[in-house]
Amino acid sequence: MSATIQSIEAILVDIPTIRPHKLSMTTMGVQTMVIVRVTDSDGIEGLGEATTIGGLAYGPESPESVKLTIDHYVAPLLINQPADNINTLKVRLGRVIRGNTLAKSAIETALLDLQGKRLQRPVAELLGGAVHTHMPVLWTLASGDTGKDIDEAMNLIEARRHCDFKLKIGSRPLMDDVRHVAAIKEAVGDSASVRVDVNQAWDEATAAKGMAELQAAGIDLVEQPTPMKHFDSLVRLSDKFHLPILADEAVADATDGFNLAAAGFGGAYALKIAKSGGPARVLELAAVASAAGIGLYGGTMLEGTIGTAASLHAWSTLETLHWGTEMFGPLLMKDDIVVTPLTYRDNGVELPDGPGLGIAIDEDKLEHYRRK
Ligand SMILES: O=C(O)C[C@H]1C=CC(=O)O1
Ligand SMILES: [Mn+2]
Repeated sequence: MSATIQSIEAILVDIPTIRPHKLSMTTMGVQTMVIVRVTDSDGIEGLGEATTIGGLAYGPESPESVKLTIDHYVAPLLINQPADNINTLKVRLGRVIRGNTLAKSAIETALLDLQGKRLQRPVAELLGGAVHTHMPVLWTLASGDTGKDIDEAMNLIEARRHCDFKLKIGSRPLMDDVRHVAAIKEAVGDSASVRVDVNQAWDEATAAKGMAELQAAGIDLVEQPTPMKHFDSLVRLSDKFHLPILADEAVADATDGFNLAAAGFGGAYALKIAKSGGPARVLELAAVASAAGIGLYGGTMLEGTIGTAASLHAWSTLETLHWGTEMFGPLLMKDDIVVTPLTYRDNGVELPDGPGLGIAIDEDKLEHYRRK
Protein backbone atom coordinates (compact mmCIF):
# COMPACT_ATOMS: atom_id res chain seq x y z
CA MET A 1 0.00 0.00 0.00
CA SER A 2 1.51 3.31 -1.00
CA ALA A 3 1.45 6.26 1.37
CA THR A 4 -1.48 8.64 1.02
CA ILE A 5 -1.65 12.41 1.32
CA GLN A 6 -2.81 13.38 4.81
CA SER A 7 -2.62 17.17 4.99
CA ILE A 8 -1.96 20.21 2.82
CA GLU A 9 -1.22 23.56 4.44
CA ALA A 10 -0.77 26.88 2.61
CA ILE A 11 0.96 29.56 4.71
CA LEU A 12 1.31 33.25 3.83
CA VAL A 13 4.76 34.57 4.69
CA ASP A 14 5.72 38.27 4.42
CA ILE A 15 9.39 39.26 4.34
CA PRO A 16 10.60 42.84 3.70
CA THR A 17 12.93 43.44 0.74
CA ILE A 18 16.47 44.82 1.27
CA ARG A 19 15.46 47.97 -0.68
CA PRO A 20 12.48 49.08 -2.74
CA HIS A 21 12.30 47.03 -5.97
CA LYS A 22 10.78 49.18 -8.71
CA LEU A 23 9.12 47.52 -11.71
CA SER A 24 7.02 49.19 -14.42
CA MET A 25 3.76 48.09 -12.73
CA THR A 26 4.59 48.29 -9.00
CA THR A 27 7.26 49.01 -6.39
CA MET A 28 7.82 46.19 -3.89
CA GLY A 29 8.86 46.75 -0.28
CA VAL A 30 7.84 43.34 0.93
CA GLN A 31 7.65 39.92 -0.72
CA THR A 32 4.78 37.58 0.11
CA MET A 33 5.35 33.88 -0.35
CA VAL A 34 2.78 31.11 -0.11
CA ILE A 35 4.61 28.19 1.49
CA VAL A 36 2.94 24.81 0.98
CA ARG A 37 3.49 21.82 3.25
CA VAL A 38 2.12 18.44 2.13
CA THR A 39 2.39 15.50 4.54
CA ASP A 40 1.77 11.84 3.80
CA SER A 41 0.65 8.90 5.95
CA ASP A 42 4.29 7.94 6.67
CA GLY A 43 4.90 11.39 8.14
CA ILE A 44 7.08 12.58 5.24
CA GLU A 45 6.66 16.23 4.31
CA GLY A 46 7.00 17.92 0.91
CA LEU A 47 7.59 21.68 0.56
CA GLY A 48 6.41 23.98 -2.20
CA GLU A 49 6.16 27.72 -2.83
CA ALA A 50 3.91 29.98 -4.89
CA THR A 51 5.05 33.56 -5.15
CA THR A 52 3.99 36.47 -7.31
CA ILE A 53 4.93 40.15 -7.42
CA GLY A 54 2.91 43.06 -5.99
CA GLY A 55 -0.37 41.34 -5.09
CA LEU A 56 -2.38 41.36 -8.32
CA ALA A 57 -0.10 43.86 -10.10
CA TYR A 58 1.85 41.20 -12.01
CA GLY A 59 -0.63 38.44 -12.79
CA PRO A 60 -4.13 37.11 -12.13
CA GLU A 61 -3.29 35.11 -8.98
CA SER A 62 -2.58 36.88 -5.67
CA PRO A 63 -0.95 35.23 -2.64
CA GLU A 64 -4.33 35.29 -0.89
CA SER A 65 -6.12 33.72 -3.87
CA VAL A 66 -3.45 31.01 -4.14
CA LYS A 67 -4.01 30.12 -0.47
CA LEU A 68 -7.76 30.05 -1.00
CA THR A 69 -7.41 27.89 -4.13
CA ILE A 70 -5.21 25.40 -2.29
CA ASP A 71 -7.31 25.30 0.91
CA HIS A 72 -10.73 25.09 -0.75
CA TYR A 73 -10.17 23.38 -4.10
CA VAL A 74 -6.81 21.56 -4.23
CA ALA A 75 -6.65 20.00 -0.77
CA PRO A 76 -10.04 18.18 -0.91
CA LEU A 77 -9.04 16.68 -4.28
CA LEU A 78 -5.71 15.33 -3.04
CA ILE A 79 -6.33 14.26 0.58
CA ASN A 80 -6.34 10.43 0.94
CA GLN A 81 -5.00 9.96 -2.61
CA PRO A 82 -1.77 7.93 -3.13
CA ALA A 83 1.12 10.39 -2.79
CA ASP A 84 3.59 8.72 -5.13
CA ASN A 85 1.93 9.04 -8.55
CA ILE A 86 2.40 12.73 -9.28
CA ASN A 87 1.14 12.53 -12.87
CA THR A 88 -2.16 11.00 -11.76
CA LEU A 89 -2.55 13.69 -9.08
CA LYS A 90 -1.88 16.42 -11.68
CA VAL A 91 -4.47 14.97 -14.06
CA ARG A 92 -6.96 14.89 -11.18
CA LEU A 93 -6.31 18.58 -10.42
CA GLY A 94 -6.27 19.61 -14.08
CA ARG A 95 -9.73 18.14 -14.71
CA VAL A 96 -11.32 20.30 -12.03
CA ILE A 97 -9.13 23.40 -11.73
CA ARG A 98 -8.39 25.59 -14.74
CA GLY A 99 -5.42 27.93 -14.83
CA ASN A 100 -4.11 28.76 -11.34
CA THR A 101 -0.57 27.82 -12.33
CA LEU A 102 0.96 29.40 -9.23
CA ALA A 103 -1.06 27.16 -6.93
CA LYS A 104 -0.37 24.16 -9.19
CA SER A 105 3.36 24.96 -9.23
CA ALA A 106 3.54 24.97 -5.42
CA ILE A 107 1.66 21.65 -5.30
CA GLU A 108 3.77 20.00 -8.02
CA THR A 109 6.89 21.18 -6.21
CA ALA A 110 5.71 19.82 -2.85
CA LEU A 111 4.79 16.46 -4.40
CA LEU A 112 8.23 16.21 -6.06
CA ASP A 113 9.94 17.15 -2.77
CA LEU A 114 7.89 14.50 -0.97
CA GLN A 115 8.70 11.85 -3.57
CA GLY A 116 12.38 12.78 -3.51
CA LYS A 117 12.50 12.46 0.27
CA ARG A 118 10.68 9.12 0.09
CA LEU A 119 13.17 7.78 -2.48
CA GLN A 120 16.11 9.61 -0.87
CA ARG A 121 16.96 11.20 -4.25
CA PRO A 122 17.14 14.87 -5.31
CA VAL A 123 14.29 16.40 -7.32
CA ALA A 124 16.67 16.96 -10.28
CA GLU A 125 17.10 13.19 -10.46
CA LEU A 126 13.32 12.67 -10.58
CA LEU A 127 13.39 15.05 -13.58
CA GLY A 128 16.02 12.96 -15.36
CA GLY A 129 19.22 14.13 -13.68
CA ALA A 130 21.27 17.31 -13.27
CA VAL A 131 23.60 18.29 -16.10
CA HIS A 132 24.86 21.29 -14.07
CA THR A 133 25.34 21.88 -10.34
CA HIS A 134 26.43 25.55 -10.58
CA MET A 135 24.28 28.01 -12.56
CA PRO A 136 24.97 31.65 -13.45
CA VAL A 137 22.72 34.22 -11.73
CA LEU A 138 22.28 37.85 -12.77
CA TRP A 139 21.06 40.63 -10.47
CA THR A 140 18.24 43.10 -11.09
CA LEU A 141 19.07 46.76 -10.49
CA ALA A 142 15.74 48.40 -9.64
CA SER A 143 16.23 50.92 -6.83
CA GLY A 144 14.73 53.61 -9.06
CA ASP A 145 17.92 55.72 -8.80
CA THR A 146 20.74 55.60 -11.37
CA GLY A 147 23.56 56.43 -8.93
CA LYS A 148 22.40 53.87 -6.36
CA ASP A 149 22.06 51.22 -9.08
CA ILE A 150 25.63 51.87 -10.26
CA ASP A 151 27.02 51.60 -6.69
CA GLU A 152 25.06 48.39 -6.17
CA ALA A 153 26.37 46.91 -9.44
CA MET A 154 29.99 47.83 -8.72
CA ASN A 155 29.87 46.22 -5.26
CA LEU A 156 28.35 43.03 -6.65
CA ILE A 157 30.95 42.81 -9.44
CA GLU A 158 33.75 43.36 -6.91
CA ALA A 159 32.35 40.61 -4.64
CA ARG A 160 32.00 38.26 -7.66
CA ARG A 161 28.38 37.76 -6.62
CA HIS A 162 26.97 38.83 -10.00
CA CYS A 163 28.57 39.89 -13.27
CA ASP A 164 25.41 40.46 -15.34
CA PHE A 165 22.49 42.81 -14.71
CA LYS A 166 18.87 43.31 -15.64
CA LEU A 167 17.35 46.79 -15.36
CA LYS A 168 13.65 47.33 -14.79
CA ILE A 169 12.36 50.09 -17.04
CA GLY A 170 9.09 51.24 -18.62
CA SER A 171 7.52 53.45 -15.95
CA ARG A 172 9.33 56.64 -17.01
CA PRO A 173 9.42 58.54 -20.31
CA LEU A 174 11.42 56.54 -22.87
CA MET A 175 14.45 58.80 -23.16
CA ASP A 176 14.77 59.05 -19.33
CA ASP A 177 14.93 55.26 -19.25
CA VAL A 178 17.44 55.19 -22.12
CA ARG A 179 19.73 57.67 -20.30
CA HIS A 180 19.45 55.62 -17.09
CA VAL A 181 20.31 52.38 -18.90
CA ALA A 182 23.17 53.92 -20.93
CA ALA A 183 24.76 55.39 -17.77
CA ILE A 184 24.72 52.00 -16.04
CA LYS A 185 26.10 50.19 -19.10
CA GLU A 186 28.87 52.79 -19.38
CA ALA A 187 29.75 52.34 -15.67
CA VAL A 188 29.86 48.52 -15.60
CA GLY A 189 31.69 48.18 -18.91
CA ASP A 190 31.93 45.54 -21.58
CA SER A 191 32.56 42.56 -19.31
CA ALA A 192 29.05 42.84 -17.81
CA SER A 193 25.97 41.87 -19.80
CA VAL A 194 23.24 44.48 -19.29
CA ARG A 195 19.65 43.63 -20.18
CA VAL A 196 16.35 45.43 -19.62
CA ASP A 197 12.89 44.23 -18.64
CA VAL A 198 10.02 46.49 -19.76
CA ASN A 199 7.28 44.25 -18.27
CA GLN A 200 4.84 45.00 -21.16
CA ALA A 201 4.90 48.79 -20.65
CA TRP A 202 5.52 49.93 -24.25
CA ASP A 203 3.35 49.96 -27.35
CA GLU A 204 4.99 48.70 -30.52
CA ALA A 205 6.04 52.14 -31.82
CA THR A 206 7.66 53.05 -28.47
CA ALA A 207 9.33 49.65 -28.42
CA ALA A 208 10.78 50.16 -31.91
CA LYS A 209 12.27 53.52 -30.91
CA GLY A 210 13.39 52.12 -27.53
CA MET A 211 15.07 49.07 -29.06
CA ALA A 212 17.00 51.24 -31.53
CA GLU A 213 18.28 53.39 -28.66
CA LEU A 214 19.07 50.40 -26.43
CA GLN A 215 20.87 48.60 -29.25
CA ALA A 216 23.07 51.70 -29.71
CA ALA A 217 23.76 51.79 -25.94
CA GLY A 218 25.16 48.23 -25.99
CA ILE A 219 22.26 46.46 -24.27
CA ASP A 220 22.21 42.69 -24.87
CA LEU A 221 18.55 41.69 -24.43
CA VAL A 222 15.12 43.34 -24.15
CA GLU A 223 12.55 41.47 -22.08
CA GLN A 224 8.82 41.66 -22.80
CA PRO A 225 8.75 45.18 -24.34
CA THR A 226 5.07 44.99 -25.39
CA PRO A 227 1.82 43.57 -23.89
CA MET A 228 1.79 39.82 -23.34
CA LYS A 229 -1.00 39.02 -25.80
CA HIS A 230 0.52 41.05 -28.65
CA PHE A 231 2.38 38.14 -30.22
CA ASP A 232 2.51 39.94 -33.59
CA SER A 233 4.40 42.88 -32.06
CA LEU A 234 7.02 40.55 -30.60
CA VAL A 235 7.39 38.83 -33.97
CA ARG A 236 7.75 42.10 -35.92
CA LEU A 237 10.21 43.55 -33.38
CA SER A 238 12.30 40.38 -33.35
CA ASP A 239 12.44 40.61 -37.18
CA LYS A 240 13.42 44.27 -37.17
CA PHE A 241 16.33 44.26 -34.68
CA HIS A 242 19.38 42.14 -34.10
CA LEU A 243 19.04 43.09 -30.40
CA PRO A 244 17.27 39.92 -29.18
CA ILE A 245 13.96 39.84 -27.33
CA LEU A 246 13.21 37.68 -24.29
CA ALA A 247 9.52 36.74 -24.11
CA ASP A 248 8.40 36.50 -20.47
CA GLU A 249 4.73 37.22 -19.69
CA ALA A 250 3.81 36.15 -23.27
CA VAL A 251 4.91 32.55 -22.74
CA ALA A 252 3.48 30.73 -19.75
CA ASP A 253 3.34 27.17 -20.99
CA ALA A 254 4.32 24.89 -23.86
CA THR A 255 1.28 25.90 -25.95
CA ASP A 256 2.20 29.61 -25.73
CA GLY A 257 5.76 28.70 -26.60
CA PHE A 258 4.63 26.70 -29.62
CA ASN A 259 2.28 29.46 -30.86
CA LEU A 260 4.83 32.27 -30.54
CA ALA A 261 7.53 30.24 -32.30
CA ALA A 262 5.07 29.21 -35.02
CA ALA A 263 4.19 32.89 -35.55
CA GLY A 264 7.85 33.49 -36.43
CA PHE A 265 9.33 34.79 -33.16
CA GLY A 266 13.08 34.36 -33.03
CA GLY A 267 14.26 35.34 -29.54
CA ALA A 268 14.43 33.59 -26.20
CA TYR A 269 11.93 32.42 -23.56
CA ALA A 270 11.98 33.12 -19.82
CA LEU A 271 11.06 29.85 -18.10
CA LYS A 272 9.29 30.17 -14.74
CA ILE A 273 7.84 27.32 -12.70
CA ALA A 274 5.03 29.66 -11.55
CA LYS A 275 3.88 30.44 -15.12
CA SER A 276 3.91 26.82 -16.29
CA GLY A 277 2.62 25.03 -13.19
CA GLY A 278 5.73 23.49 -11.65
CA PRO A 279 9.29 22.26 -12.15
CA ALA A 280 8.19 19.33 -14.36
CA ARG A 281 5.61 21.32 -16.34
CA VAL A 282 8.08 24.11 -17.18
CA LEU A 283 10.37 21.59 -18.87
CA GLU A 284 7.61 21.01 -21.46
CA LEU A 285 8.00 24.67 -22.52
CA ALA A 286 11.78 24.24 -22.54
CA ALA A 287 11.42 21.27 -24.89
CA VAL A 288 9.17 23.21 -27.29
CA ALA A 289 11.58 26.17 -27.25
CA SER A 290 14.53 23.92 -27.98
CA ALA A 291 12.68 22.24 -30.83
CA ALA A 292 12.02 25.69 -32.33
CA GLY A 293 15.60 26.93 -31.90
CA ILE A 294 14.60 29.43 -29.22
CA GLY A 295 17.04 30.31 -26.42
CA LEU A 296 16.35 29.51 -22.76
CA TYR A 297 16.56 31.61 -19.61
CA GLY A 298 15.90 30.51 -16.02
CA GLY A 299 13.38 33.10 -14.77
CA THR A 300 12.05 34.02 -11.33
CA MET A 301 8.94 35.49 -9.76
CA LEU A 302 11.28 36.64 -6.98
CA GLU A 303 10.56 33.48 -5.03
CA GLY A 304 12.24 32.68 -1.73
CA THR A 305 14.58 29.74 -1.22
CA ILE A 306 12.01 26.95 -1.68
CA GLY A 307 10.70 28.21 -5.04
CA THR A 308 14.20 29.15 -6.15
CA ALA A 309 15.56 25.70 -5.29
CA ALA A 310 12.65 24.06 -7.12
CA SER A 311 13.46 26.13 -10.21
CA LEU A 312 17.17 25.29 -9.96
CA HIS A 313 16.39 21.57 -9.90
CA ALA A 314 14.51 22.06 -13.19
CA TRP A 315 17.12 24.34 -14.84
CA SER A 316 19.91 21.95 -13.84
CA THR A 317 18.50 19.30 -16.17
CA LEU A 318 18.82 21.55 -19.26
CA GLU A 319 21.96 21.24 -21.35
CA THR A 320 22.11 24.93 -22.28
CA LEU A 321 20.66 28.00 -20.58
CA HIS A 322 21.56 30.47 -23.33
CA TRP A 323 20.94 33.53 -21.15
CA GLY A 324 21.72 32.04 -17.75
CA THR A 325 19.33 32.59 -14.84
CA GLU A 326 17.99 35.27 -12.50
CA MET A 327 17.51 33.04 -9.46
CA PHE A 328 18.44 35.73 -6.92
CA GLY A 329 15.03 36.02 -5.16
CA PRO A 330 16.25 34.98 -1.68
CA LEU A 331 18.96 37.69 -1.84
CA LEU A 332 16.36 40.42 -2.37
CA MET A 333 14.71 39.55 0.96
CA LYS A 334 15.98 40.71 4.35
CA ASP A 335 15.67 37.26 5.90
CA ASP A 336 14.94 33.63 5.07
CA ILE A 337 12.75 30.90 6.54
CA VAL A 338 15.07 27.97 5.78
CA VAL A 339 17.75 26.32 7.91
CA THR A 340 20.53 26.53 5.31
CA PRO A 341 20.26 29.23 2.63
CA LEU A 342 21.42 28.57 -0.94
CA THR A 343 25.11 29.10 -1.70
CA TYR A 344 25.73 32.03 -4.04
CA ARG A 345 29.33 32.24 -5.31
CA ASP A 346 31.34 32.84 -8.48
CA ASN A 347 28.54 34.85 -10.08
CA GLY A 348 26.13 32.00 -9.69
CA VAL A 349 24.39 29.59 -7.33
CA GLU A 350 24.90 25.96 -6.34
CA LEU A 351 22.20 23.35 -6.87
CA PRO A 352 21.28 22.22 -3.34
CA ASP A 353 21.92 18.55 -2.68
CA GLY A 354 20.24 16.04 -0.40
CA PRO A 355 16.88 14.32 -0.90
CA GLY A 356 14.01 16.23 -2.51
CA LEU A 357 14.68 19.94 -2.90
CA GLY A 358 17.47 19.73 -0.31
CA ILE A 359 15.81 22.49 1.74
CA ALA A 360 14.55 22.43 5.37
CA ILE A 361 12.26 24.98 7.05
CA ASP A 362 13.48 26.97 10.06
CA GLU A 363 10.35 26.67 12.20
CA ASP A 364 11.13 29.70 14.39
CA LYS A 365 11.65 31.95 11.38
CA LEU A 366 8.49 30.64 9.73
CA GLU A 367 6.54 31.35 12.93
CA HIS A 368 7.99 34.87 13.06
CA TYR A 369 7.19 35.84 9.45
CA ARG A 370 3.91 33.96 8.84
CA ARG A 371 0.89 36.20 8.49
CA LYS A 372 -1.13 36.12 11.71
O1 LIG B 1 11.00 39.16 -14.82
C1 LIG B 1 10.07 39.62 -14.21
O2 LIG B 1 9.17 40.08 -14.88
C2 LIG B 1 9.94 39.58 -12.72
C3 LIG B 1 11.14 39.52 -11.88
C4 LIG B 1 12.34 38.86 -12.31
C5 LIG B 1 13.40 39.56 -11.87
C6 LIG B 1 12.92 40.73 -11.29
O3 LIG B 1 13.57 41.65 -10.78
O4 LIG B 1 11.58 40.77 -11.39
MN1 LIG C 1 10.22 39.69 -16.84
